[in-house]
Order: sequence, then C-alpha cells, then structure tokens
Amino acid sequence: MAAAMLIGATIGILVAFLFGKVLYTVWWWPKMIEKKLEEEGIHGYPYKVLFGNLKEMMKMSKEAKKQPLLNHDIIPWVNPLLQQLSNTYKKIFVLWVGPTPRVTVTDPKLIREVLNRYNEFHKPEANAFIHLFVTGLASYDGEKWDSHRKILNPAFHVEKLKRMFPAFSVCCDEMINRWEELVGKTGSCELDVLDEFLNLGGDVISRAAFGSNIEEGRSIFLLQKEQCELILASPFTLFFPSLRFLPTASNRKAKYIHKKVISLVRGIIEKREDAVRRGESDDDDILGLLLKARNGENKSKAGRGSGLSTDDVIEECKEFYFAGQDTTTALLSWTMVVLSMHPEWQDKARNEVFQFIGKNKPKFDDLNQLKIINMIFQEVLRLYPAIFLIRSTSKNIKLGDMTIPAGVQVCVPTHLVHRDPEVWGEDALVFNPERFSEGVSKAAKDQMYFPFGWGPRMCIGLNFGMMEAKLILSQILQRFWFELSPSYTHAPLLTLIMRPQYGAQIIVHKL
Ligand code: HEM
Repeated sequence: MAAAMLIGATIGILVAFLFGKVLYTVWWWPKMIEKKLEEEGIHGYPYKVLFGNLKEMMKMSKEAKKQPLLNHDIIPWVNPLLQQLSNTYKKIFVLWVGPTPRVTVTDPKLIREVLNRYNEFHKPEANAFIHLFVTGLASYDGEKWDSHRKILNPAFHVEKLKRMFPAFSVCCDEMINRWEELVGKTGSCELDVLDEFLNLGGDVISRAAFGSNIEEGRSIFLLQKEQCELILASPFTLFFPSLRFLPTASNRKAKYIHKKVISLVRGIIEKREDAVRRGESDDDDILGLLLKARNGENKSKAGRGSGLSTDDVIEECKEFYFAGQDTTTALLSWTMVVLSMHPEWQDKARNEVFQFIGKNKPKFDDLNQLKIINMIFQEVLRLYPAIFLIRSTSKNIKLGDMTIPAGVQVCVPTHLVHRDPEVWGEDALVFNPERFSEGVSKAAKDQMYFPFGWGPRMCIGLNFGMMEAKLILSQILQRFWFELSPSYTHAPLLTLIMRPQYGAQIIVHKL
C-alpha cells in the first residue's frame, strides 16, 4: 500500500514537473521575452501559445499562393507575413517560429554588427533534424570552428582549385554529352535541370573534394535528398524537434538513412586510408586535410583544440556533401530559369562565351574572362539567394542601443535585404545584371549584398561553387539555347535552401 502511494506520488511529481516545464517553454518564457523585446522597441505579431506565428504564416502564404507568381517579387508570395512585418516595422521586428523568437534585422548597421560579432551572435544550436545536414564547420562556434576552418581553408586556395579543375571538367563533360544524346535527332528535349544539377553537384564534390568514385557519392547525396524530402513532408518537425521521438514510419526511415549515410562515409574514409598507405592518393583535398589533422600531422596549422576524431571527420564529410551540392544546384537551376525568362541576357552570355572561348573546351583561366556571366550569377544570387543567415544569443547582448535577451534567434533575411529599394534603387525587383557592371560597391548601398555570408564566417566554398557554375553554364551556352517548358511553375520554396518547389523544367534546343 505504502509502495503504491510512493509510486503514485513519484508519478504525480514527475507529471507536475513535466507540465511545469512545458508551460514554461511554450507560455511563460516566450511571454517574458515578448515583454522584454517590446521594452526595447522591438515589435511584431503577438506570440500565440505553442505555434507562435506559424499558423498565420501558413494561412497567409496559402492565400497568396492562390494567385500565380509572375515576376521576381517573391516575398509577398512566399512569406507574406514577413513582408507585412517589414512594411510595418521597417528595420527590426520579431516573429515567432513556434515558441522561438526570431528577431529579424534589415538595418545595414545592425546587420554588420550581428555578422561581425560572430562569437556573440553565434550559430544557433542545430535542431535535431537540421543537424542531419548542417553539421561540421557550418554549425560550430568558438575554438572548434576556428580550428576546423584553419584545417580546411587550404583545400579551397586557388592553386588547389586549379588542381581540382580536371575533375570538374570530367563531370561537366559527362553531363553535356548526356544532354546531347537526349536532344538526339529531334534537336530538343525537356529536362528538369534541378535534378540534373543535383547529380552534377554530387559528382563534382565526390570526385574533386573526396577523390571518391561517382557511385559512392551518388548514393550519399540520393540518401540526403530523400532525408530532405522526408523533413519537408512534415515541416512542423523543423520547429518541434521532439517529434522525432515518435515511432512513426518517417522517423524510422530518417534514422535508417542517417545510419546508412554514416556507414557510406566511413567506407570512403577507409578506402582513402588504404590509398594513402599505398601512396596513391591526393592528401591535400578536403578529405586528405581532415585525415592529416586527425592523425596529428598538421597541428601547428590548426592550433589549439584541433584534436579531430574520426567522428569529426565524418561530420565534415557529411556537411560538404550537402553544402557543396545543394547551394550550387540552386544557383544553376535559378540561372537557367531566369535566363529563359530573359532571353536577351542568355544571348549576351552566349556571345561572351564565343568571344573568349569559342567552341573550345573552357580552361581554368578562361573562366576569369567571363564578366557578363559573373554579373548574371551575381544578379541571380541577389534575387534568389540560397540561404538566409540565422544567429543566436546565449546571453543578453547589446545590439545598437537595444539589448537582445538570451535565447533569441537573430535573422538576417538575405532575400528581403536583396530586394530593398533603399539599397538597390527603384528597380530592385527587376532582373538587371547591368547593376553589377562596376562591382558590388556601386550596385548596393552600404554593401548590403551577401549571398555568401559575411566576414570570417563567409562561405568557404565560394570559389569552388562559382568555378563549377561558370564551367557548366559556359559549356551549356556553347551547345544549346533554352526556354521555359509550359510545365514549369514559378514557385520558390524557402526551406534551408531556396529552390524551385516543383522542379525547373526547361526545354533545351541544340544550337
Ligand atoms: C553558389 C554556391 C554557394 C552559395 C550561394 C553558398 C552560400 C553560403 C552562405 C550564405 C554561407 C554562410 C552561412 C552563414 O553565415 O550562416 C555559407 C557557408 C558555408 N558554405 Fe557555402 N555556398 C555555396 C557553395 C558552397 C560550396 C560549393 C561549398 C563546399 C564545397 C560550401 C560550403 C560551405 C561551408 C562549409 C560553410 C560554413 C562556413 C563557416 O561557417 O565557416 N558552400 N555558404
């Protein structure tokens, strides 16, 4: 009897504790933060228990999407709530992603502060689902980030990229030859270029950065793609990561994929170790540098805290398979879509390729001559930037003359700032690569252009991604002209990466 009462009391205390914790997380804490933010002059939609503003966000977006999107003014269509808050509060406001406050900053001075003070406004702790992709360097802070960045930087130096160039070239040739076969005798065919570039990106990263064979790389990125689709199918899991513990079929599948990816990466590492032992491998690519650091061969470069474990190496490999592929895929897919919408720029780009490269195979140094293509990519990355930047506070931090409380996410909405008429002028929503003809400083007021991030945490793969993009686009322009397929629907989807929601169906014609 006494034992039963004891068990009953223990369960009662546990239930009360859990109830209290849930109440604190979904009601008391957000309300307290809301009040503090208001005292600092940071306003927004009121917090609603559990879902924050997610329901309004989805409702408004569903309403907006009843009309087709016909131009590059995507924010009122993709995220009308964000547009409304920005119109009302201008430079800083809060919106609630579930119980998490997201302070959104569009003021240039504040943006610079957030991105430069990267140790105070650090990377948010990746939620368990995001962690499946965004791991390694992109998610670390402090000493660990510093030492990993020092280990990896040399893999992206220009002379290393030059050495990787033949591997890039082989992958691009294979894709172009396949397109020629598909176009065949009829002279044209329809392709979903999103899939095409996803495959290309995976091949490039496998061969150039890991020296692994194409099949291994393809298995990894197909699994990661499937993982991404599983998460997108139930977007609430992004905001309520505890849902991953539910024994659902998709959670079981996500766990299975995660394990499989790790075992494939482990296999690539073991093969590389064998090749190094036989003296048959490039030990200065991404994987080579990571293994050297793990073996303690380049401690002086990495500095304190560089003790890499095999698990660290696996996390970095997973990250590069994801980061190195999806971002460049998005850039290339949007470029094909936009150049189909603006054929006059497609012609200008093609003329430039013929002027500097003719019908020859592009060489590494040729790519530096392609100024118009560079301007086109800059403009595509302005209107369709891959990623928006999110940081987090773990203590109260001064920002301008405000105090941002601990536990708040701070967001720099690249896609919004890249369309701000105060920064870009009256034609901010128009596709006009010409604005970059005299460089970024002349194109954007206050240098508010950051498709690759900002400062020390700027994208490590910038030159890698741009080399891949220039090489493949110049080869496409040499052989084909292209237009949108009637089956294409302009529908940018904003998740981790901005991509065309229903694919990028393009009709490719032989020149
Ligand atoms: C067009 C292509 C690309 C775009 C638009 C892009 C964009 C970005 C952006 C905006 C960031 C900063 C994120 C932040 O500060 O929160 C970033 C970081 C990063 N990117 Fe890229 N990226 C591209 C290609 C690549 C490639 C090809 C690789 C690898 C081969 C790569 C690897 C990384 C890594 C590892 C980071 C984290 C850097 C750090 O935190 O130190 N990216 N990228």
